[in-house]
Amino acid sequence: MKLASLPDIAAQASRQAQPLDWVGMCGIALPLRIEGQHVSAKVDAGVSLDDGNARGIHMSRLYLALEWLEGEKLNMPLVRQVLARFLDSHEGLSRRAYLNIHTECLLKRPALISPLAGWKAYPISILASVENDMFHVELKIDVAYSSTCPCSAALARQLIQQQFADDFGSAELDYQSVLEWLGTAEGIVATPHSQRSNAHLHVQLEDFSEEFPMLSLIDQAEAALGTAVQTAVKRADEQAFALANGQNLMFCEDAARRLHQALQSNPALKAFTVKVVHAESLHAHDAVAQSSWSAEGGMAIKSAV
Ligand SMILES: Nc1nc2c(ncn2[C@@H]2O[C@H](COP(=O)(O)OP(=O)(O)OP(=O)(O)O)[C@@H](O)[C@H]2O)c(=O)[nH]1
Repeated sequence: MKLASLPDIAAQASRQAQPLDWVGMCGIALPLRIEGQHVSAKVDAGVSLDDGNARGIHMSRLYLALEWLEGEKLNMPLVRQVLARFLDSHEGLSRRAYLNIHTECLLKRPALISPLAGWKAYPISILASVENDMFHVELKIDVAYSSTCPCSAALARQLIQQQFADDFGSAELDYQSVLEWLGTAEGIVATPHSQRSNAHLHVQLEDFSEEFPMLSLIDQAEAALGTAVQTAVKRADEQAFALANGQNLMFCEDAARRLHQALQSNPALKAFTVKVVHAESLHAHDAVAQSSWSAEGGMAIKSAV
C-alpha cells in the first residue's frame, strides 16, 4: 500500500488572518551547564507569528534548536545563536524570537566561624529575546537573607532597661551581679523579631556582556544585605549570626535601598528592579519594598509588586 504523505496543518492558511505576539512551548525540560554545574532547567521557546495568514509555527524547529544548549556552557553568545536559529527556521513567519530559561544555581557557602560549608539554591531565570538584530536579555535571581526589625530591637532594649532599673535601681552596682543578670532570660526580658526574607533581583544586562553575571550579582546582593541565610551551622556560627543580625537591623525599606545602591554601581547592568519581601514574624502578612533604576533614565524594568 502506498503511504500518503503526512498532513501538515501548520502549513495551511489561517481562517482568521491575525498575527500573534508569542507562539511556542513552555516548560521544556533541558540539562544545562551554568557556573560549572550541570543543572536541570525548564525552558520556554517562542517566536512571534507575524504572518497572520499562516496557521501555525513549526514547534519542532524551535525544540530542535534547543539541542545547542545541551551540556554547553551557557553564555550570551550561545543564547543569541539559539535565538537566531529560531528566526532562521521561521523565515517569512516571525520577526521576534524568545528564549526563557528557568533553573536553580547551587552555590557552596562557608559557615561564619567553623570550617563547615553547605549548599544554597538560588532560583534563576534568563529572559532573552531578539528583534531586528536587537538582543535583549534580563536576569532574575532570588536571594534569601535574614532581617531583624530595628523597631522591635529598640522596643526590646527599652524593656531590658526597665528591667535593669527594677532589679538594680535601688542597689549599689556590683560587677559580678550585673554580669550574671546579663546572662539570664529574666534580665534580657525581650528579644527583637527576625524573619527570613527574600530579595528578588530583576536586571537587564548590557548586551556587550558575554557571560551571565549570576555569581557576582548574588555576591553583591548578599554583601549589601549583610546577613545571608546560612547553610551548615554549629553554635559558634549561630552566635556569629546573632551578632551579625544585631549589627544589621533593617526595615524592608533599608534592604531595598541598600540593594539599589549596590546594583547601581554594577557596570554590567542597564536597568533593574529590586523587590524585597520580609516574611514578617510579627504579622501574618509580608512587608515589601521595591525600587527601580535605568541607566538611560527612562522606564526601568516593570515588575509588579
Ligand atoms: N503549530 C502548532 N503545532 C503544534 C501544536 N500542538 C502540537 N503541535 C505539533 O507540533 C508538531 C511539530 O510541528 P512542525 O515543526 O510544523 O513539524 P513538521 O512539519 O514535521 O516539521 P517541519 O517539516 O520542519 O515543518 C506537529 O506534529 C504539530 O501538530 C500547536 O498548538 N501549534
